[in-house]
Amino acid sequence: MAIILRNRLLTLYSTSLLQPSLRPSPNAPPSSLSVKTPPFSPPTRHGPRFHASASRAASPTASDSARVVRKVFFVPPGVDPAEVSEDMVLPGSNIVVGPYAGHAQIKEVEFVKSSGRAKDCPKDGRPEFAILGRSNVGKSSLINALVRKKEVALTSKKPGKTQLINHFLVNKSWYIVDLPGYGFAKAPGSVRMDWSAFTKGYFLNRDTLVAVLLLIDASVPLQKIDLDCANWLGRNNIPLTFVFTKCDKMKGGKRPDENIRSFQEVIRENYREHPAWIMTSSVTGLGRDELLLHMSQLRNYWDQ
Ligand SMILES: Nc1nc2c(ncn2[C@@H]2O[C@H](COP(=O)(O)OP(=O)(O)OP(=O)(O)O)[C@@H](O)[C@H]2O)c(=O)[nH]1
Ligand SMILES: [Mg+2]
Repeated sequence: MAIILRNRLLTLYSTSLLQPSLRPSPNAPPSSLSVKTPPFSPPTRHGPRFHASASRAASPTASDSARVVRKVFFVPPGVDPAEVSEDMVLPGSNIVVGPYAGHAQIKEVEFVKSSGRAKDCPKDGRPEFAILGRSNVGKSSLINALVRKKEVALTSKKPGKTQLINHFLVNKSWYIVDLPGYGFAKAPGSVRMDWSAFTKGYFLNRDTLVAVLLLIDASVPLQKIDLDCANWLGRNNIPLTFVFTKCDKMKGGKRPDENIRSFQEVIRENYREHPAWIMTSSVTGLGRDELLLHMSQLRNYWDQ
């Protein structure tokens, strides 16, 4: 399986792949935030398609044992959770690569349209991935990194740049959707979800939605509004993958891997099965090829 995984990654565009130093540290302090939401199963649109499997790294040595992180893997269709081992997991993630992974390269991308309401979105039935997250988390930058074009999606230092649902058609067969950010113009400390009606309308009515990529800024400590968003998606059975952004950045002395670990500790309490997560940076390209491979296995399974 390790060889298959390596070959699949090699068929993608070449970028630097591994950043093992960014793996979550087991010694991060616990989160100061707690969430009162009752646990729920991971969201799936068509029933229980994906499994989670708790596993330890294979045969850790005595000196390793203190550093071993208990990881809950995301196990895709076609993989027996009992057969999962570390070498099947994409670097910098908890995502197991299964038989549906493939055709991950992006050969062409074109902007199709901006829509103000879900019912104005393209109706051609092609599968799509929605890019969601707080304003300024790096949604448009991630899209540019995925498609390897600087200005496909407009980015800005100022939050609130993207205000509409923007559809980008990839390889004439599937969509990446850039969404407005949430949390813009909210007072710090405010914890209420405040999505505009059209964004909610989109999530609840979009049959072609394969998964939401929920972007979480790894350069800042855990934000309650991100947890609220994850919980809202979970309660509404919308499949999601956590994509940690800005993993190249350090702010206020807190390392991205510590922030990620804090976030996961809280998520673990809320989900019976841990959703997929992956670390990325639009600056260094970290996680790009791995994320595309993950998206391919979700898409190919959805397609069949
Ligand atoms: N260091 C670093 N900066 C990033 C990364 N991704 C995005 N940024 C910066 O973060 C800022 C916001 O990026 P955008 O991609 O416009 O964020 P957005 O989520 O699309 O923002 P809205 O459209 O306003 O919701 C820009 O200044 C980016 O250059 C990253 O991986 N690392
Ligand atoms: Mg944007």
